[in-house]
Amino acid sequence: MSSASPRPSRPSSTSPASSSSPSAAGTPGPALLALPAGAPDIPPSADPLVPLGWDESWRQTWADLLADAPTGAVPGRVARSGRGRCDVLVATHDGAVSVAPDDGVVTVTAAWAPALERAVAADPVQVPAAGDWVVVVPVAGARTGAVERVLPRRTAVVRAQVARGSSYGQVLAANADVVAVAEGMAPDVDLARIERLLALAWSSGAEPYVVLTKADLPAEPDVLAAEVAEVAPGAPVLAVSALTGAGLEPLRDRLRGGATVALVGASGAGKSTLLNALVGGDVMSTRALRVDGKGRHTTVTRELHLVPGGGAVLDTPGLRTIGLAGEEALDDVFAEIEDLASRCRFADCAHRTEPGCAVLAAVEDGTLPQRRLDSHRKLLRELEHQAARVDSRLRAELTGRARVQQRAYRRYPLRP
Ligand SMILES: Nc1nc2c(ncn2[C@@H]2O[C@H](COP(=O)(O)OP(=O)(O)OP(=O)(O)O)[C@@H](O)[C@H]2O)c(=O)[nH]1
Ligand SMILES: [Zn+2]
Repeated sequence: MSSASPRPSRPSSTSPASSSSPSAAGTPGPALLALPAGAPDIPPSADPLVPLGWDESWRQTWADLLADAPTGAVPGRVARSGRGRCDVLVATHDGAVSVAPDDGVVTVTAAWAPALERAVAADPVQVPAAGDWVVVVPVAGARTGAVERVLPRRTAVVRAQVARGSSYGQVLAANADVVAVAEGMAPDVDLARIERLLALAWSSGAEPYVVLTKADLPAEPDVLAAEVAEVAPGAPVLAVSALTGAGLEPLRDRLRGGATVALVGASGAGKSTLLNALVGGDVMSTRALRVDGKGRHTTVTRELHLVPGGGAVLDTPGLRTIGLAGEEALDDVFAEIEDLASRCRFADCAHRTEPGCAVLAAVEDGTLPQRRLDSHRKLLRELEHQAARVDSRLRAELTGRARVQQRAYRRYPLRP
């Protein structure tokens, strides 16, 4: 039933809790787990959270938090998030969670603790998102618990939302190492859409990739991929086929290293199919599905899926409209225009009518496609418009310049 359930094939690295824990399976109860107040003493190599992306730096963050965390608190990674609760993957080490452990990781459905409710009320960006690492207190034997707070994110795919007159950021995917912009090679490749999604990817702070799906369909996928590479400076461009498995190796490599790959793309871009190819199996058939009016399956939830060989894939719904924010990302998406602009005669050149404009000169001599300049202008206009509506705090989050104020966490403030 759960697509984020523990990976099927990884050998157990810890002793099954049900055989050793006094709070064994079959005895669900309200008692909180009594874990020692220090970080569990597990060698990193044996920590079942490592293939999920838990590393030395997260470990350090955790150690800094732990002294103020409630008894029984363990780190967990959010697989699915809903209003007021989320599914969190936690390690079963130390008999922490005793229901049906198999490979060292188990899913706990955790309700927001009051501290988290307060944090979210103060700042909607604090809503736990798929991919977040959180402080969770599991209930022994029950696969339930309380999620206390979200660990500061390393990266975030954030969509700017406007509701009831005010703007806020909605985190679509947290702590991805790679944000893969998925675009189908057939029926046609939409360069402007790739550029738009690359802006989202760059502003997340993760490594942007372009994954051209359905590479088995066009006659000359390599020519198409080269065309796309022209509009994706700084981002690897992969031509992949989920049907044949061709081209997937670079992504598989990253996953084996424990990386988290987030997929963003339009509806129909092939994200679910790609996810299935990477995760191995038909993960979308059992959940996260909706049959819409036309009888088509469409992804509706954001979800973290574990990959059997290590790593995780974050799925996002087909994005029809994305409120972009973070103008800075455009400098990366249109790196060659930025480069040209530095050679314009006027520092504040708008590349429209100014004399000595290196950008217009490049369009003139054919080295910069007019389409590319138009696309840049369009996104810039949109971002400027958006910037007027998005508050400065959100922009700070988007550009990674500042940590979100965590005032709501008075109970156990994060130490710098
Ligand atoms: N030939 C071919 N078809 C593919 C490939 N990948 C996906 N498709 C097809 O493209 C269509 C859309 O794929 P999905 O994986 O459902 O697309 P999606 O991005 O998940 O769409 P949403 O769930 O709406 O966001 C399906 O009919 C797939 O069978 C591929 O590598 N080759
Ligand atoms: Zn200019």
